[in-house]
Amino acid sequence: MHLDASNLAARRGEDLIFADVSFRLDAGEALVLTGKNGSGKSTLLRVLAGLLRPERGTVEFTDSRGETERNPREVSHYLGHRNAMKSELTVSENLAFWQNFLGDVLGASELSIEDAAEAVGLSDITHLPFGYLSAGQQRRFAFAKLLVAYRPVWILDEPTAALDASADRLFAGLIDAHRRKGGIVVAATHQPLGLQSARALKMTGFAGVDRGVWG
Ligand SMILES: Nc1ncnc2c1ncn2[C@@H]1O[C@H](COP(=O)(O)OP(=O)(O)OP(=O)(O)O)[C@@H](O)[C@H]1O
Repeated sequence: MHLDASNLAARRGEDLIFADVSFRLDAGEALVLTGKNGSGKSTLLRVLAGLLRPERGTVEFTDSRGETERNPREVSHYLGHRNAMKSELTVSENLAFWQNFLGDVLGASELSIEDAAEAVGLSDITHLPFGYLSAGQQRRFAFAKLLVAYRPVWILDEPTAALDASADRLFAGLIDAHRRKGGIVVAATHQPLGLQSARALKMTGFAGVDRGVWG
């Protein structure tokens, strides 16, 4: 799998948030987006995930057979600021929903709900309603969603917000394991994720935008 971002520009409301962002990620690579609040990290992630149309430029996912027209929803997981879980459903019910909804598009291996819960260190509380859990426990289960349906590209917005140090290390280990199997990761963060040999892209917000982009 390859991810090619080419000359991307994006706008929110009336404002151009960034322009001329290009990068290519090959299997196993990670890109960490840094930059101050409002600099456009979440906006870029939403463009990559196909949730926001770029003002200019293209995002292309190319699979191992060289097929370039892969839909972002088929090849990527997007973990946003919100956890996208129903408070009144149990953890198991939430994860079962996502497993069915996302489906096994690529025919690749995925974890059972029990194994995914164990992978995030919380195998004994999957029977509880999601809304009962602490903020850190909820974030861990939001991450478990990435494990119950296989997607080669993980797009992560502040994945370690609300996490303790042990969960930070756990997430870094899961991300590294995903990369070792050929996965690609793009993550926005304010704190070091501890990823091995990750590339970095510093978002600069308005300050970095060339007015000429409107041309
Ligand atoms: N729906 C919207 N309409 C108008 N402006 C928006 C909208 N969403 C975001 N913005 C603006 O776009 C800019 C970039 O926001 P974005 O969320 O991408 O930044 P960020 O780098 O992820 O910030 P943070 O570190 O605070 O999460 C901000 O100035 C924000 O106010």
